Amino acid sequence: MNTQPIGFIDSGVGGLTVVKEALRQLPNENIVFLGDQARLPYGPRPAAQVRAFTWQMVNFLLTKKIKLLVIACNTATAAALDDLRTKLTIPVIGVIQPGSRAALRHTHTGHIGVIATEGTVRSCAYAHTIQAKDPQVKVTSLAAPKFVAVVESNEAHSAVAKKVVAQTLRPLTHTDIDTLVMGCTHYPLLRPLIQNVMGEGVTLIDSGAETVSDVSMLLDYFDLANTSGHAATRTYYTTAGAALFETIASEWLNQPITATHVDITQQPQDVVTALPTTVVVASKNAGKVREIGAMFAKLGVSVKSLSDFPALPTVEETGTTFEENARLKADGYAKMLELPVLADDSGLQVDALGGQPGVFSARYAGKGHNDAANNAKLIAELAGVPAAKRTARFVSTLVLAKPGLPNQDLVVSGHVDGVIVGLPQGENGFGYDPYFYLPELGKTMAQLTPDEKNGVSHRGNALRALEARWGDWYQKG
Ligand SMILES: O=c1nc[nH]c2c1ncn2[C@H]1C[C@H](O)[C@@H](COP(=O)(O)OP(=O)(O)OP(=O)(O)O)O1
Ligand SMILES: [Mg+2]
Repeated sequence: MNTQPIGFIDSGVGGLTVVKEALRQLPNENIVFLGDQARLPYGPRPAAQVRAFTWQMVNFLLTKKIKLLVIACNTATAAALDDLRTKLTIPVIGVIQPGSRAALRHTHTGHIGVIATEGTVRSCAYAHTIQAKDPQVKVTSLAAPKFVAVVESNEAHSAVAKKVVAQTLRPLTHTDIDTLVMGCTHYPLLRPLIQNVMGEGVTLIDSGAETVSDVSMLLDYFDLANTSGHAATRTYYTTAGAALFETIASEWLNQPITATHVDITQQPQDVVTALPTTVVVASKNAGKVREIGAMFAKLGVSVKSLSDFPALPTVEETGTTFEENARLKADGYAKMLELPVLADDSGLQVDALGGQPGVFSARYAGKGHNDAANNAKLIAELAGVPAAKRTARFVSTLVLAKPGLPNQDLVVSGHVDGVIVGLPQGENGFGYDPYFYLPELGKTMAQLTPDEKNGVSHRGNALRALEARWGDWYQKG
């Protein structure tokens, strides 16, 4: 059971013919509909553009947490269904398969007509789908581009509509077609006119009803149906003005409909890659890994470290700046592991020592990691320096690297100011923490809880900068 809404997309109001069926067949389901009326019609556009626009609609609906997507538009189904199915993790249903199936069920003469937009006709999607199921069946397709404009301008009942329909369908009237697919979701709004021209002997196929039967089956199959018993909500969005949409929708759905205008032009034109669920922190320093891991855990991302990959060779820190060293580590390990890698290069800059130990903080007292020796040297170097002159700062530069994209690293930094005290205080943290005093808190870094340290530290500040930027960065690459 799942109470999230089902998403419906179309270039305009045509998709409402599918929604109408959904309201009938699936009264308990929450529904979100989006019509891209501002960029209508889709029919004459190149397939690549239709696909890009469709992704923008989909990315908008994904923000509404849809559990299943119905492409209630034939042109978009022809151009984007395969791409959407490959890249989305929710079920995606188009209108062409169901419409084709229904047509095959109804034909006796073995000759099916299809009226659709130029894009759908050009794609041959109906002919391919129908003939894949039954190669004996003949398919005659006809583009009826003017129908969309008639419906969208709310002219479906006018004399103009009658004339346009009669003229457009003329080539089909003297054939042995006994079944005509309305291969555009706008066309059922012209159904009486189409039926009148084609005569009673021709069965009109509205793929909406058939599509919603498929939706119903999938909801059961994936256990996604809404059985909560709460009144279902229906939300309608249009990329154009709401007024005309509301007029057409209210009449077609036989109930007062309110719609909301939305701008989707800033939405991504392709799948939005999910953020990674695991990041490797390229560090051998357990203290750093712990701090970074705690912040990432809050984002739902788990952290591995170099201790999970014991056989890896060590990347040497041969740079002269934090950034250079962090890049060396991130790029080096990302290349070896072929995973997203985050490296931190950090250190202590003491003003009275001209910024030392700086990038040499880890090896201040000589090669190898030895916090006690480093601290002893620091205190010896500062002997005799008065308290007021013992100002210092911790600096952390973080570099996030994606394998295969060496020159696109995300780089952020953070710092925190403090004072070096002569006597160590506190048991938490690592490295120089017991000597790094924060005047505003009246404590050394080692006297803070892990959360408190992340709240004020150089690394915490850098991680917050990273958090703000990494979503966009990750999706660009
Ligand atoms: O929050 C901190 N609290 C206390 N000391 C700190 C901190 N952050 C950096 N530091 C000092 C100690 C460390 O030894 C050196 C970083 O050197 P740095 O090369 O970036 O790290 P590292 O060699 O310990 O581990 P790795 O390179 O494997 O990430 O600066
Ligand atoms: Mg190091």
